[in-house]
Amino acid sequence: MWGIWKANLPDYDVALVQKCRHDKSHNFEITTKVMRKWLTVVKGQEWKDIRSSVTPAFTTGKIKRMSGLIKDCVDQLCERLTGFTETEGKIDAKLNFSAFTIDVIARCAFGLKIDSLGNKDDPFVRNAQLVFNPSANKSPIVLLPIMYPELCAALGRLAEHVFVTEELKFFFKFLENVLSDRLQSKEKYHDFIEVIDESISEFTETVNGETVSMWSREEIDEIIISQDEVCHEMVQDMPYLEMVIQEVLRFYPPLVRVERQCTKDYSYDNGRIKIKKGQIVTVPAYALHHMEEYYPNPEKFDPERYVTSTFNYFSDQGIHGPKPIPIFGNMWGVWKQNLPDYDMALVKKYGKVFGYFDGPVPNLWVTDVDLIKAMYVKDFDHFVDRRSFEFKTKVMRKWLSLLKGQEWKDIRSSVTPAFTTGKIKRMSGLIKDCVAKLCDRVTTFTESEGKIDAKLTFSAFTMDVIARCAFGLKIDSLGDKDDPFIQNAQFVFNPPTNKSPVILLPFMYPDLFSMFGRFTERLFVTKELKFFFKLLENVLADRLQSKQQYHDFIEVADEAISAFTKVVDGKTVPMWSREIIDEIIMGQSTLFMLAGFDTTATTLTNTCFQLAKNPDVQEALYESIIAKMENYDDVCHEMVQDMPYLEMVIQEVLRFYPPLVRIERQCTKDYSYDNGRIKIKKGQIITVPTYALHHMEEYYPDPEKFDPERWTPENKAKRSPYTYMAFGTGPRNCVGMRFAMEELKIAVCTMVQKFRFFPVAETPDKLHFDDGFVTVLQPIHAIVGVEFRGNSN
Ligand code: HEM
Repeated sequence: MWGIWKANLPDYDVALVQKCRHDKSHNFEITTKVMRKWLTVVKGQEWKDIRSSVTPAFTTGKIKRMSGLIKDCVDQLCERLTGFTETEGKIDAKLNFSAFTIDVIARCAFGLKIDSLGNKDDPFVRNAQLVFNPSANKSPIVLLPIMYPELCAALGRLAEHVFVTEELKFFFKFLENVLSDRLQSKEKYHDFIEVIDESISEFTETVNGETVSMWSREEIDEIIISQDEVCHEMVQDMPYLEMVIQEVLRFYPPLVRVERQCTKDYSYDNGRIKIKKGQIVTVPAYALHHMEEYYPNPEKFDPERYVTSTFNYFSDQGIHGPKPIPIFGNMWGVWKQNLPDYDMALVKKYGKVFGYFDGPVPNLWVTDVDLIKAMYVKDFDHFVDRRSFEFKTKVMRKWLSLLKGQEWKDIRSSVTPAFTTGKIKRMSGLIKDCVAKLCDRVTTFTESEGKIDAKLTFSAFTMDVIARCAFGLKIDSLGDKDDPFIQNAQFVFNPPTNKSPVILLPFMYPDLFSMFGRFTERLFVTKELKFFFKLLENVLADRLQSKQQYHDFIEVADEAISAFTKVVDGKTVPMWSREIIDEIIMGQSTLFMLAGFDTTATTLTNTCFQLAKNPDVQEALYESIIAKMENYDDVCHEMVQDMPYLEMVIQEVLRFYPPLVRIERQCTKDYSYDNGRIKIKKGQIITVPTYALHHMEEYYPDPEKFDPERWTPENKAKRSPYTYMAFGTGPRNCVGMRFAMEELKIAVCTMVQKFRFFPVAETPDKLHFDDGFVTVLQPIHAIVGVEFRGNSN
């Protein structure tokens, strides 16, 4: 052992095992009360008895009771980490997780609520830091009890003084007090003292031949355990979490060596190995875990060692696809790709149906129109949901796009009537006001630079429409940048594209993501988003006291949702209370902004670009507008409904550039297609890569040509309707489609009537979209020239 106190133990052991040696060591008796009953120290029969009596304290039922206490500490940890995300953006992992484990120990072993990092002056914290976090002992003295246990035993209490420090005694005294308090109290603590007390008592009853029923305990457990957020049941049901932790423990076993002392002479393998009573047997756990023979490529961190991987899910069915890699599946590098190009290349290579893996999650990619029809429409009841994470935050938890099953069906049915033609017509006047403002602004550009940054201009316009239609507010996004609505909206709805792999985590590991519950929600529910929740709350409260008509979404949604009923005991009654109705309205109004802002602004930008690049189309559209103006005084709802060429142009823009590049469903009941040729299990994801679908030569000959003629009734009839998915399809398609089309048509029609768009030096040949894992296509450098037509009304 010479020099071992300054060796690096893991390296030392690995080298030793490689050389096939073994070493010899310790155990010495401890006499101090409390410590002498330590399970790690007692021997022989005494160890057997205490171990048997203590074991039931670690049954699943008992651990489940302590799980709530652990969760409290995890919440505290998450709060602290959130603080760091907002300040330094990094953590000292050892310091933070040491503090966390001390909190857990205090809570579970002593029934004490502390905050180790927050309150360093707490005597528990001060003593715990010293006892549980000692600096590594690098002096040879530490080896004495290991090399000469008898000597230490002979020195007895004198030697123990080295270990039984004042800090450790603090805990002995502390526990004595806790135990005497407990004797006088009836309170339930669900901590380790309580469960160990019970299990030791139960053990005595068993010795006396009495049968102990677990049922009452289980019933109590059920009452104690809250199913909310991360809970015992959930983490028990998360194989990947277990795999990751197992791999960390394999890679770095915290106890580098595990020992036994021989208590009776022993012979192994016909006497090849003889072990005498008193001899020590050591398993160098670190070295064992790093042996190539047991763990191929042992220096690689690979949680997949512990699974039968999901990666044969598709190959077992004869469905091919790109080869997945551990952890990332097929998503490695996707965060820095250009999604349209990436998706088109995949479809080109693997065809109309292939298997893909989002991390370990199987995802069937489909561009086969029959299969799309089957899954999105005909057998929709097997594919009701989208992949989503449950939000607990009020307002967001009622977002239609995230809801599942029956709750989605109810809220969707209640909201749909807010988007009927009649209701949209009522909102049409508000859109027109915003378009008038947009035209004023574009006019100033025709007089100054003669060009516009289309994305910026139309983002400001759609924000005005949302403020007006979803919140009943009149703002001017480009004119008044200090307006708090605009400042917050810019941040919430126009965030920079996320190009880090972190963006993929919720897609690959939705369970892990949901597990961190409110913590991860905090990443989304920023103070800017909260601004809108508060704003809506105030608007709703004002509305209750007012009789005014607003013709906005809040008003029509309120009417539609309040009119939704159910039948109870033969009587028709409102489906929800006023409070829930308000929450649903707030949910849909905020979602309205998220779903309607970027999609519409991007589509207007793309339209402007294509019109500039295709002057013949622009002129044909202009002629059709002028012709219609003979029947109408001004651009209005009725007029745009009556303009087939306008519709054809917008449809071709949405074919060329569908703002949502992929559309997903999650299988909600096992599904079999084509006599079992394709089997889809509950929970599996299916994806239609919309952009790639819209650019398939088979469905759209010469797909890179911008050609509104594809949308004449005759040409449309030649194609399956499932070749076009800009607004999705089936019962869960875009609920805001009519509103979006109204807004697009009124804006395009009014602008083309007044202005001419044309390419300038900065206009790119081909419109480029930002790289990264975007949800909505982000056009870049969409600069186009603009001039006033002047001669029209
Ligand atoms: C050009 C504009 C828009 C496009 C291209 C678009 C596209 C889409 C697509 C592709 C989906 C998914 C459909 C599916 O899964 O089958 C969707 C869902 C949705 N859209 Fe839109 N959208 C647009 C504008 C809007 C507007 C203005 C609103 C709100 C007024 C809106 C509200 C929604 C909602 C709430 C959902 C989720 C529906 C559900 O889960 O039941 N969208 N949209």
